[in-house]
Order: sequence, then structure tokens, then C-alpha cells
Amino acid sequence: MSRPPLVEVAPAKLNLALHVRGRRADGRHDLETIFAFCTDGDKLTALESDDLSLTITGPFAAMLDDGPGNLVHRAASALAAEARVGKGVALTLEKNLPVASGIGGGSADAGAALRLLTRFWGTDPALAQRLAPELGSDVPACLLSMTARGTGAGDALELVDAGVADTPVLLVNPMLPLSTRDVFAGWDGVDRGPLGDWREGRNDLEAPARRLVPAIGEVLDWFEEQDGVDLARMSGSGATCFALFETEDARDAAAAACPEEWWQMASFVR
Ligand SMILES: C[C@@](CO)(OP(=O)(O)O)[C@H](O)COP(=O)(O)OP(=O)(O)OC[C@H]1O[C@@H](n2ccc(N)nc2=O)[C@H](O)[C@@H]1O
Ligand SMILES: Nc1ncnc2c1ncn2[C@@H]1O[C@H](COP(=O)(O)OP(=O)(O)O)[C@@H](O)[C@H]1O
Repeated sequence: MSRPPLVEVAPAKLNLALHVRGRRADGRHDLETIFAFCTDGDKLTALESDDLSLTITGPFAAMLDDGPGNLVHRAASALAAEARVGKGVALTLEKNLPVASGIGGGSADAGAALRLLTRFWGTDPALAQRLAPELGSDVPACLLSMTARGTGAGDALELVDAGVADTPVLLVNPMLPLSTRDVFAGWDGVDRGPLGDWREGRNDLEAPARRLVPAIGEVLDWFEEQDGVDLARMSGSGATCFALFETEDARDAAAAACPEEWWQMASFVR
């Protein structure tokens, strides 16, 4: 008898604050960030099969290649090789998050694939942890999908309580993709100081991202006009911005008023 499908959510990632502290020898940047995760995101399903396959469904499926370069494929192949198990699994990715948008879509999917296949194949969870940083700087945080402080390239993690669990959040993207690499390349090299209280912090990638996609400024200005916004900021390398709301009703009212040409997702912080 075949086994029932296993399902794993790939929660959207937020950088509550992101301080860029310097350039590293490996071409990446030293960061100080607070990662938080939403209750919603992409969805990954595993079904028994003889071979490894990936099918992509959902609103952003057309923007993604389902070939071996997909981070879900890469995570699955890497775990199978590391664990020395057969690669048999039919994966379906429901792609709800816009691609290249600062909320970790690909990294979240890779993290979800590692969690899902650790369960599906019964492999040692330490293997997934070991592979995560090789799949991307954000993948260790997404594997954890819990509020954490990230340092180093964003892959050295310490669990923290940011005090925002269950907060209503609205994510808005002006529907313009941004390359993480290009945004980091536009950072001016000025270290503006360490991250203490994240509420008093900033996103140092906002300025270079806004130079590439000025519509980010329109989204942040629009958030400022909404009632009940506690804090609004850009996430990651953009262009998605998020606002934390005082109440669910205020969040829903803003969602209802959001311009139609922008992508939006109403959720809660996990
Ligand atoms: C900016 C952040 C903040 O959480 O998120 P996103 O905007 O991607 O969501 C991350 O640091 C993105 O992590 P991730 O998307 O995994 O990046 P990677 O695949 O490792 O690297 C892609 C490119 O981003 C740049 N990069 C990434 C991480 C880092 N600490 N310094 C960098 O300079 C490098 O140019 C690198 O070649
Ligand atoms: N499963 C995936 N979902 C999204 N992007 C992916 C995936 N696999 C590979 N990629 C590639 O990773 C790049 C970064 O995408 P993504 O992780 O969504 O960005 P961000 O981290 O800024 O949200 C994209 O340009 C895309 O081509």
C-alpha cells in the first residue's frame, strides 16, 4: 500500500531589521538581522514515487523552472546523496510567494524540502542542518522557520523572542522582481552600526533596492497612510514590504484598500 502524502508549509520570511556591517572575503556581506516567519507561504507535498520529480502549481508557477536548478530539486538531491537513500519522491510545490522578492521564496522552499524529506525518508535531521548553508545564506534560517537573530552571512543563528508572535501582518510587493546580488552590489559600503532593538533598527538594503525599484517607496508611503500600522519596513533585498498591525481588522482594512496592481498577502507572524 502506498503511503499518504506528507505536506510542509514553506513560510514567508521577514527580516524585521537588516543591518549590513561589511563586505566579506567570500563576496557576500556580514549581516545582523532578525528573521521572523509568517503563518502562510508556499506549500510542498511529497508522494511516494520511484524517481525524483517536481511539479509546480499555484499563482507564480509560470515564473519558475522546475528543472534541476530549482532549489527544491537541489535540496532533495543533496539530501538523498548525503543520506545515501534512493531519490524516490514526487514533489509538488504550490508557489504562492512571488519569486526574487525578499521573502525567501526559494530559500523557504529549500528549507521546507529539507524538513519534509527528513520526515519522508526518515533521515537524520543533522544532515539537513549540515546541507542548509550550502543551498543559500538564508536556508538555515528557513529550515528553522522560527524567530532568530542572524549574524555572519545571515547563517549563524540564535533563537530570540522578538515579541511579535501572532501579530497581524500584511505583505505588499509592487510586482517588480529584484536580484539579491544586484541590491547588495548597490550597498554604499557604509557601516551604519550594530543591530540592538530591532524596532529602532533599519533595513540597510532599502536604499539600494529603492534606487533599482523606486516603487518600493510608493509601497512604504502607502503603508504610512493606513490606520493601525505599528511598523512598516522592506524585507530582505526587496521589493516586498511588510507592515505589522495593531489589530486584525486594521490589517484587513488595509488589505481591502491595497492597489490591485500590487501583490499582497495577509498573514500572521508565527
Ligand atoms: C538579503 C537576504 C536577507 O535575509 O534575503 P533575500 O532578499 O534573499 O530574501 C539574504 O541575505 C539573502 O540570502 P540568499 O537569498 O540565501 O542569498 P544567497 O543565495 O546565499 O546569495 C545570493 C547573492 O546575494 C549576495 N549576498 C547574500 C547573502 C549575504 N550575506 N551577502 C551577500 O552579498 C551575494 O551577492 C550572493 O551571491
Ligand atoms: N523554488 C524556488 N522558488 C523561488 N525561486 C527559486 C526557486 N528555486 C530557485 N529559485 C531561484 O532563486 C532566485 C531567488 O529567488 P527567491 O528565493 O524567491 O528570492 P528572495 O530570497 O529574494 O525572496 C530566483 O531568481 C529563482 O530563479
